[in-house]
Amino acid sequence: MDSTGIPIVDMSKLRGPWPERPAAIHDLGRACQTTGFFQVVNHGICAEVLHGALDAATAFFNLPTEDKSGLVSDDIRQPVRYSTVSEVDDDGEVKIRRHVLKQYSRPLETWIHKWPSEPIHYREKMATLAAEMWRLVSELAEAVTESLGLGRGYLASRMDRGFEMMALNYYPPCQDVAGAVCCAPHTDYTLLTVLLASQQGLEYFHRESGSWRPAPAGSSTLLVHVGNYLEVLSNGRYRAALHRVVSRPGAAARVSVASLPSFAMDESVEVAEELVEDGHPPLYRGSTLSEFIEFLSAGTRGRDFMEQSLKITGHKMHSDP
Ligand SMILES: O=C(O)CCC(=O)C(=O)O
Ligand SMILES: [Fe+2]
Repeated sequence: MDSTGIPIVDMSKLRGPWPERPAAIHDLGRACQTTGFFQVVNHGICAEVLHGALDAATAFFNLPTEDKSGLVSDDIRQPVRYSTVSEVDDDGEVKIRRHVLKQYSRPLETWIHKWPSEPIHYREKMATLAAEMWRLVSELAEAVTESLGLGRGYLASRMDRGFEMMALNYYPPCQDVAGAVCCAPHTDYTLLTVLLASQQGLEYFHRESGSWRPAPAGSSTLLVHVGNYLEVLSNGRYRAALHRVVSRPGAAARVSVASLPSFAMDESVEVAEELVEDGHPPLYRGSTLSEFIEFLSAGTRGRDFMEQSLKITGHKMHSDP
C-alpha cells in the first residue's frame, strides 16, 4: 500500500509460482473488496508504449480544432467521437473542463480505420497500447475470478469475445484559483478499468474513511479500478470505485488514456450463480452493454441505470459522498 492508502498489486507475484500467486490473489481480492482500486506494478507494458500513447494522445488534442471537428458528436452510439465538457461559472464565463475522445478498440480491425488518421503514428501507438492493456486486463480478470473462487478460466470465452473502448481525456491547464471538478464523480460500466495519466488530478472515494484520496500518476503508472460489471458479476462482493478528476491550480494540461473493457455488446452480464447462496441472494439483474448505451442515449444518467435497472433488492449501489 502506498502512503495514500492505495493498494499495490505486483503482477510479477501474480505470475509467480505457489505460494506466491495464491498470496497475491488474496491481496488482489482484498483490494477489490475494500477500496475497489489499486495500482499495478511490474505490469510488463514497456515505457516506450506508454509514453508513445500519451504523446500521440497529446498531439491529437493539440491539432487545430477544425481537424477534430469531423469527429464531434453528441450521439454516444458513435464508435468514435470527440466531445467537450464545459461549465458556465458564477460570472457567466464558459470554462472548458475537458475534451474527450472515445474510440472502440476491440476487435481492432473493425474499428481502427475510423480512428483519427492524424497525427502520424496515432493509430499505431494507440493500437499497441489497446492490445497491451487488453492483455493486462485479461490476466487480471483471471486472477479476479480466481479470487472469487470461480476459477481462473471462468471468463475465458467471454473475454475472447470481449469488447474494449478507449477513453482519451485532455484537461486544459486550470483556469480557476481553486481546484474545480473537471470530471464529475462516477463509476465506470466496465469489468475493470486500466488508466494511464500524465499527471495527478484523479481522486478515488475511499469508503472506509469517507474521504477523497489522490491517486498516483506518471507516464509509467497504471491504475486499475473495479467497474459496475464486476460489481454485478461478483454479486456485490467487489464494489465499483467512485472516482473524479479535480484540477490542480498551476498545473499544466493533463492527459489520460483509459481502457474500458467489457463483454461483447449483446452479451448479458449476470451475477455469477456460484456467488448466490443462502444469505446472498442475487442483488442485480443482468443487462447488456447495448442496453446501457441505449439507456444513456435516451438521456438518462449512467448511475440511474445501475440503480433502476440492475438493482433488484434494497442493496445500495453507490453512496454519494
Ligand atoms: O482522466 C482520468 O484520470 C479519469 C477519466 C475517467 O474517469 C474516465 O474516462 O472514465
Ligand atoms: Fe472513469
